Amino acid sequence: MQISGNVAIVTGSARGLGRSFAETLLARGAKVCLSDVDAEKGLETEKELQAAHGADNVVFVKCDVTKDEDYNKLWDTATEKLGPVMLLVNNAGIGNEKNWQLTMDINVGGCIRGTNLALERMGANKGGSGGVVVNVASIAGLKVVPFGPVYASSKHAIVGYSRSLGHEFYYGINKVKVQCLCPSFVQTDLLVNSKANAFSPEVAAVLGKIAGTFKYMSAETVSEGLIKLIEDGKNGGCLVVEAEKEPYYVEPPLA
Ligand SMILES: NC(=O)C1=CN([C@@H]2O[C@H](COP(=O)(O)OP(=O)(O)OC[C@H]3O[C@@H](n4cnc5c(N)ncnc54)[C@H](O)[C@@H]3O)[C@@H](O)[C@H]2O)C=CC1
Ligand SMILES: CCCCCC(=O)CC\C=C/C=C/C=C/[C@@H](O)[C@@H](O)CCCC(=O)O
Repeated sequence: MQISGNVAIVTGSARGLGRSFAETLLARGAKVCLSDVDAEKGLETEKELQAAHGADNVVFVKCDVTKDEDYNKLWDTATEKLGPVMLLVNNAGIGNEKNWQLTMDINVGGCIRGTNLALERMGANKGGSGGVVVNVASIAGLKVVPFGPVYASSKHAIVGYSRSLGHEFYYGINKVKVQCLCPSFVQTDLLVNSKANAFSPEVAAVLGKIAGTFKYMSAETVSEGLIKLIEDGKNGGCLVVEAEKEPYYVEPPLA
């Protein structure tokens, strides 16, 4: 998909990777609807990005991805203020092993709610002109992650969901491409919060110790991966972005 001139929604974009995705899309000529459950931070980010990229190109709408009604309002406002939405980046996510229900509801539920809505609003079979959905999983969706089993399960679910819905069978019906992005480590609040909400003090201690050994990338490196995924346009594509490596697709058999 061409990025320039198109409208994108990025969930969880008040800070962290989501903010970087929004900035990168704006720099490539897209209009971006920011959204987040944290309205205070979201409005601050809106102000900063409007100053950098133009007031007509950025808007913030509060959306808790666990709530269908918020998603509907988000899509309506984005369309009204910026134009027809062609790209949805389901990015909002947490790492909370103690509250596993919330982790699943935000990480997996958020992607499913967002994707369902995108299919409803963009689907060629529903009167739309097609589009792209990118679900932000993680390399944790492809690996064994002893310090975050719930988080890893949520990300494995996103990979399976995105690759299955990204099957040509669905594209033939709705002309919506569904892809997923699997980054490795980036220093964001998610890492701090994951340690605070680890399964037990022992796991938190291990995570605290090994966190110093991870190879971290910048959020911008991950954002370049997002752009590659969108521009390559590989339906069902699952792109891994790791430090010190070129981004690569994983291709487990679909059948
Ligand atoms: N930081 C990392 O190393 C990696 C992060 N990821 C994924 O990237 C995504 C973004 O994570 P980060 O930027 O690192 O985290 P972050 O904690 O910096 O940002 C997450 C954003 O999501 C928002 N959010 C939380 N719950 C929400 C809800 N219910 N509804 C809407 N927004 C909500 C937060 O307010 C925050 O602005 C997540 O899905 C995460 O799992 C994937 C791989 C690596
Ligand atoms: C629970 C903490 C969440 C952290 C946010 C992420 O999604 C980051 C990725 C999480 C887990 C990754 C596991 C990877 C395991 C490996 O087998 C190996 O590839 C690790 C490479 C580490 C490095 O890049 O230095």
